[in-house]
Amino acid sequence: MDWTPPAVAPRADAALTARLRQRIDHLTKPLGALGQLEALMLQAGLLQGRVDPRLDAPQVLVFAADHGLAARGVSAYPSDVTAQMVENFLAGGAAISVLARLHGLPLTVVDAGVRGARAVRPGLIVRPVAPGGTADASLGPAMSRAQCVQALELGREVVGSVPGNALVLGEMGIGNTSAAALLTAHFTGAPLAACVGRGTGLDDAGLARKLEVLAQVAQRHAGVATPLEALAAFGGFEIAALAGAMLQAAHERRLIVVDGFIVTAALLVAHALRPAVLEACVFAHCSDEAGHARALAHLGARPLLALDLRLGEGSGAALAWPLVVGAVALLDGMASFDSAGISGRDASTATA
Ligand SMILES: Cc1cc2ncn([C@H]3O[C@H](COP(=O)(O)O)[C@@H](O)[C@H]3O)c2cc1C
Ligand SMILES: O=C(O)c1cccnc1
Repeated sequence: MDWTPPAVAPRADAALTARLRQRIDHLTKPLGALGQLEALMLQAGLLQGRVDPRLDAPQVLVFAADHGLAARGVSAYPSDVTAQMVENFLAGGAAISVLARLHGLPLTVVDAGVRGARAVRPGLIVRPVAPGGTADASLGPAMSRAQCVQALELGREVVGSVPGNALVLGEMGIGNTSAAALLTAHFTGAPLAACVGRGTGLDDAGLARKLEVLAQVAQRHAGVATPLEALAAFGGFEIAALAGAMLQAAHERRLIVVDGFIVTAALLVAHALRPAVLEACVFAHCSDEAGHARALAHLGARPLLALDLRLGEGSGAALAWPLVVGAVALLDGMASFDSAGISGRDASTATA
């Protein structure tokens, strides 16, 4: 498939790493006492190429699309809910709407292929790759090669159209835990059964049916070879757009706050194309959806939170956002031992 991802070069800057480490270690706290937030400070500094990273105009982007596979009864809710939730996002009543408002983050919803027509409004980008969503992946590829490239490019363009240097990414699309499960099994090599979960809340019989359908889909597309072939086979448009968005964001060295299972599935695709995309990614949480832990382990990711969330929309990423803000603010605002006149480690008791 012809698509060249934007360049995302790994940046190993030993001098900057040493300067950041020095700065973090001299803040007025016991060595290492801010735990994972110290790793976040280091990551933000390396990403931005400076010892005093800043968060400028952070944005929430929610990519939405429908899935043909939903017709096979793989979700507890009907596809209509995707369009209804897009309206709810815009009306301010969804979980992500509340959290974005709480944190003062502008929310942009991207219709990448939600069923039904909708008017462009503030906060809504309408660029459906196909107006009815993806095709049923149990009958053939969810999308054509051209559609796959179009969705990837859509994600890149959306990122290019919003300001700032940090993105909180989310998704909406009934049936998309199925696409995410298929992608996770494909990219991690984990058994499909370990990647398939209850999504919006299937009961035991529903879960068994979902696994049966997804096993057929995986079987049908067993020959897919490249990352983009897998993406096109399993879908969806919002996942492909998210992969494009993450690659563009990493290319521009913007910080990406990764939400749950579905956003991480999109990252598996982006990572397969440009492994250094991970340098831009902060992992918000480990979702309750089976398969997310597998995807995180494959990426070597250590998420900030574990709240048994299974919502999506970017809600987990928005909940973790204050931790990112906190880490950057602490790096910027805390005094150093020297500036505050506080005694450093006692050389007689320090061990390492
Ligand atoms: C009211 C409602 C709001 C949601 N917000 C996110 N999702 C989440 O559920 C869907 C994935 O689960 P499945 O694969 O089982 O369909 C996605 O749209 C996801 O974002 C929602 C689902 C519902 C029903
Ligand atoms: O973790 C997620 O992103 C998720 C889990 C269940 C349903 N929707 C989203």
